[in-house]
Amino acid sequence: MTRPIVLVSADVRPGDGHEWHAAAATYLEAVITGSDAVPLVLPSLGAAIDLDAVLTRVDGVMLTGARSNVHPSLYGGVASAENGPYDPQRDATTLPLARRALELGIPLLAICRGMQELNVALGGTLATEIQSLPGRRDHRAAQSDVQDERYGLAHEIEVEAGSCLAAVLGTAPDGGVTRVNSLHRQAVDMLAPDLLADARAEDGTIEAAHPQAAKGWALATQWHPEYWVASDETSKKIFAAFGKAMRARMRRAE
Ligand SMILES: N[C@@H](CCC(=O)NCCCC(=O)O)C(=O)O
Repeated sequence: MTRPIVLVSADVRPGDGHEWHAAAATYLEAVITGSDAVPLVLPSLGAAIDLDAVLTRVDGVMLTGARSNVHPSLYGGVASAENGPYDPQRDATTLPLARRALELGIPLLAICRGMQELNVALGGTLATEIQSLPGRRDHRAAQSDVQDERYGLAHEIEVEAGSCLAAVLGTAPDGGVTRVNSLHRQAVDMLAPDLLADARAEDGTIEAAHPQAAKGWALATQWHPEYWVASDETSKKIFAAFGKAMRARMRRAE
C-alpha cells in the first residue's frame, strides 16, 4: 500500500509582491513523521477549486492553525479591526472542505483555527478575546520570539470519558488529564449541533471535539499536537491515529 495523502489547508499571505498560499512546515512535517503520510497543500481558492476532484484523490484532510480569525459574518458576529486579521479566501475554502470531507467519510484532523473552522462550518459560533471573559484563563501564546516557548505546554485539559480523544489516547475510564500548548484568543462558544466536546480546560474552554455523525475518523483540537509530535505522547498518539484511520479507509477501498 502506498502512503496516505493528506490535503493540508493554506493561509493566504502577501510576500515579494505576490500572494502566497502556504502552510507552516511544522504541520507538513508532522504529517510525514507522525502519520507516515504525504502532505499536499491545497491553495485557498474557494469556489474555483472542484473539491470533489481533489477529495476523491486524497486520503485525509488537515485544517491547520493560523493567526487569522474566521470571519465573524460566517457565524452571526460583527467584524472589527481588533478582531482581525481575517483570511476570507481561506474561510471560503476550508469551511466547504470540512463539510465535504465529513460527508465523504474522509479522516479529518482540525487544529486550532481548524477546529474553529469546523465548528463554524457545522453551524456553531466562536467567542473572541476569551482572556477578557470572566473566569477564563489567558489562552494566548507566551510573548516570546522563541517558538519552543510560544508552543510550550501551558495547561491541563480533562478528557471526556468515552470520547474519540479518550480512545485515541487510551486514557483511564474516567477520561484522564493531559497537558497541552495554547496559542489562541478565540474559542468555541456555541458548539455546532453535530459536535461533541471531547476535552475541556479547567476554565470550561472546549479543547477538543468530534462530529457525532461523521462516517470517518474526525478529531478537532484547540491546541497544536503538530508542534511536539516528535516528543509528546499525546501529540504522537493523535497523529498516529490519523494515519491509522487513513490506512484503514484505503484498505476498505482496495
Ligand atoms: N486566530 C485564532 C486561531 C488560533 C490559532 O490557530 N493559532 C495559531 C497561531 C500560530 C502562531 O501564532 O504561531 C485564535 O486566536 O483563536
